[in-house]
Amino acid sequence: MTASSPSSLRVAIAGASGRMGHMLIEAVLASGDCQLAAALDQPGSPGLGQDAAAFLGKATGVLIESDVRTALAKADVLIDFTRPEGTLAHLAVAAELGVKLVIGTTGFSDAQKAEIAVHAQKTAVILSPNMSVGVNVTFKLLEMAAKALQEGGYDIEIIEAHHKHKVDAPSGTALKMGEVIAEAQGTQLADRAVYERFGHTGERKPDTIGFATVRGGDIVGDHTVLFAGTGERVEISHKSSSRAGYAQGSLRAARFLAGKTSGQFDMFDVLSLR
Ligand SMILES: NC(=O)C1=CN([C@@H]2O[C@H](COP(=O)(O)OP(=O)(O)OC[C@H]3O[C@@H](n4cnc5c(N)ncnc54)[C@H](OP(=O)(O)O)[C@@H]3O)[C@@H](O)[C@H]2O)C=CC1
Ligand SMILES: O=C(O)C1=N[C@H](C(=O)O)C[C@H](O)C1
Repeated sequence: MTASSPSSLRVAIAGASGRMGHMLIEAVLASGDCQLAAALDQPGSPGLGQDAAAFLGKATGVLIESDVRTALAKADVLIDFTRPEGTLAHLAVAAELGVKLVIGTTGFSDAQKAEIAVHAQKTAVILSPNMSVGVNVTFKLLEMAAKALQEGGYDIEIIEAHHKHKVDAPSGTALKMGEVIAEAQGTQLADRAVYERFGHTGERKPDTIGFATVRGGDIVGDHTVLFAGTGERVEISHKSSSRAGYAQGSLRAARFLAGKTSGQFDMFDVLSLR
């Protein structure tokens, strides 16, 4: 929906020319209850000045712009799938203007996550490394498996695969899986994570959580958690074959935020999975 109606949610999209930016613009236009209010790309981006839906062969009248303040003044909520430094710059302005933020960006440091929490005291924020319903249900399955398999010497390995353009590793989803498992077992991921193995590593240390990263081609996003015991293995997998689920989840998150003024939430809140 592009024309305003009194009840439609005014959604701005950051990273409008990106892989997720395109999916999100398409989803907003098809939604029926949201309107595309603004589209942002960073200064110097080749898409600036073009219609935000030009990639669909459509004209919405919403041109891609780089001025964050002007764009956010037109919106109720910003959906941001960019890079950590971009998201934080957008969030600082959003918090000032009272615009809500759905953050899909991954790769934040602990210090950057703390910055998000501070801004969430002024505006409502959803931060989730994976907006798909299936992945969030997988987090719950992992919580149960991690508790049930805590005794008995099950070694835990998290394997993820993504397209060749992805810039952060392990994926935000894989890290969240590690956190969910560690917390379900009453521990901290930082004390158990092994991110690299090379050369004479020695035997696997018990209680560690290993990560393996694959990058190639156009893989949208695969995650498998392996609980390797003696005489048996349990594997819990999720595979995305399209980015549409991330976009639909983001719109659900944006609708959830419409009723909030401040605070930090995640997809467990949106999907009532807590
Ligand atoms: N939570 C979830 O469900 C999902 C999360 N993601 C995450 O979303 C992010 C984006 O993924 P994807 O769409 O594939 O990436 P792309 O590289 O395709 O798109 C990124 C977009 O952000 C823009 N951008 C880059 N740096 C900045 C900056 N500093 N300030 C403002 N804009 C910037 C890019 O502009 P330019 O082209 O000019 O560089 C581009 O438009 C990643 O962190 C990814 O891990 C992805 C899918 C699902
Ligand atoms: O960069 C991607 O593509 C994805 N990133 C997210 C992550 O890092 O977990 C979510 C999804 O796996 C796709």
